[in-house]
Amino acid sequence: MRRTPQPQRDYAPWTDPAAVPLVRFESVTKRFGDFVAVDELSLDIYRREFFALLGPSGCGKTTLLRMLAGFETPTEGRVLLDGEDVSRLPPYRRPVNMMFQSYALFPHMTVAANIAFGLRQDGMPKPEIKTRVDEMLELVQLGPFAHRKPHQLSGGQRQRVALARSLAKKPKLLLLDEPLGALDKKLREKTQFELMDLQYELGLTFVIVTHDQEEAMTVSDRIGVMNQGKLIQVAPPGEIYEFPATRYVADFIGDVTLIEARVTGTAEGETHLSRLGAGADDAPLLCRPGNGAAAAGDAVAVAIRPEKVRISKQKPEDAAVNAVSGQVWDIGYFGDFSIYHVRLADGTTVKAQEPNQSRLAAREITWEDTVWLSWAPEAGVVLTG
Ligand SMILES: Nc1ncnc2c1ncn2[C@@H]1O[C@H](COP(=O)(O)OP(=O)(O)OP(=O)(O)O)[C@@H](O)[C@H]1O
Repeated sequence: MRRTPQPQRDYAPWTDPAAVPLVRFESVTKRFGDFVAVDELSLDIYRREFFALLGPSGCGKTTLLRMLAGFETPTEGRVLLDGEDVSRLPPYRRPVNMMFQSYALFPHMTVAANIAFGLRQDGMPKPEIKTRVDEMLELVQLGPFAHRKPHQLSGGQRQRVALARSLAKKPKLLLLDEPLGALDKKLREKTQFELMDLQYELGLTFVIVTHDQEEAMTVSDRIGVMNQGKLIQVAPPGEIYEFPATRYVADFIGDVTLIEARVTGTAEGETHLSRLGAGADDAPLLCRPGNGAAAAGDAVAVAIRPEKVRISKQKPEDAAVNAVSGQVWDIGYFGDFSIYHVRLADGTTVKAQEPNQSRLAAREITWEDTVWLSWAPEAGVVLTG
């Protein structure tokens, strides 16, 4: 679907204190009886942003989206759209469209009729509907399929019809609830890129709900990680991955090892730590940049991504890296890389990811080997929460 090269995205209105958000959740709480589905949540989303709400099942993502669309009313707090309080406006009075998890198309209608449906309901004149439908068909590259019925399409094509239908009214804001849930992995990846291109080309604001962290990382400008009705961290994907705010975020996004440790001192952006359960001979750990909130004596976790950990038979000579030794407990072979699970003496399992640059037969490290794991002080993040 891509037609023009997409420039490097350097769009970051959330860093500009003067930027006016398109969407503002102001201390929004939603209760269902005694159950708190969304808990005093505040969040700003900006025009032309692709925002992903990510979290485990039941954390309140869909409820938040439904409050934005107008299908639910906040119990407390306000939802603002373009500065206007829309908390109590019905869905049809909002410049918002929502594409649902089950993007049910009308089975008896053709692709074109499905796309035209909302426009007809709005009373748009026929010639204008035709022009708009053609434009949408072209956008999702389904022109030749205009007269087919949904059952004559593949899953991915149906998905694109649903997208075209949600886009037809050119909503300021499109909300997508697990839009790619029904697709297989390959098609899902392809459609992710198509979604990004569409959003970018049309200059729209997308808010997507997903529990697939890879999807959120791929498509979005910023991710909001939710747990139990609260937003735990809101940041661009790279920042969430490299600088998770809490153990929960570190563990939820990507693969990670959390090493329990105690802070022994902090100085000039460096945090010195001793690993809990470390033997008398174990070297102290060092993390950089330091976490400002950690003070000497604090119990913390050091989060390390497996791809930042090197594995070797010999102790690394470089004294500037952190090094621990253990025994290979498990090896996961993924073709292009392998993940080694290495058990330290105290039972902690540390994961190391190594690219498979040589063939299997040449692989040097195997089960039960005693190995050294090492990582740079920059690779670990000290987490207090
Ligand atoms: N109408 C309702 N009445 C009672 N409880 C509800 C209602 N809607 C949602 N809930 C509850 O609120 C919580 C949050 O639901 P929500 O659908 O927002 O979660 P989610 O994060 O979108 O989950 P999933 O990824 O499974 O869709 C859940 O525990 C759910 O059971």
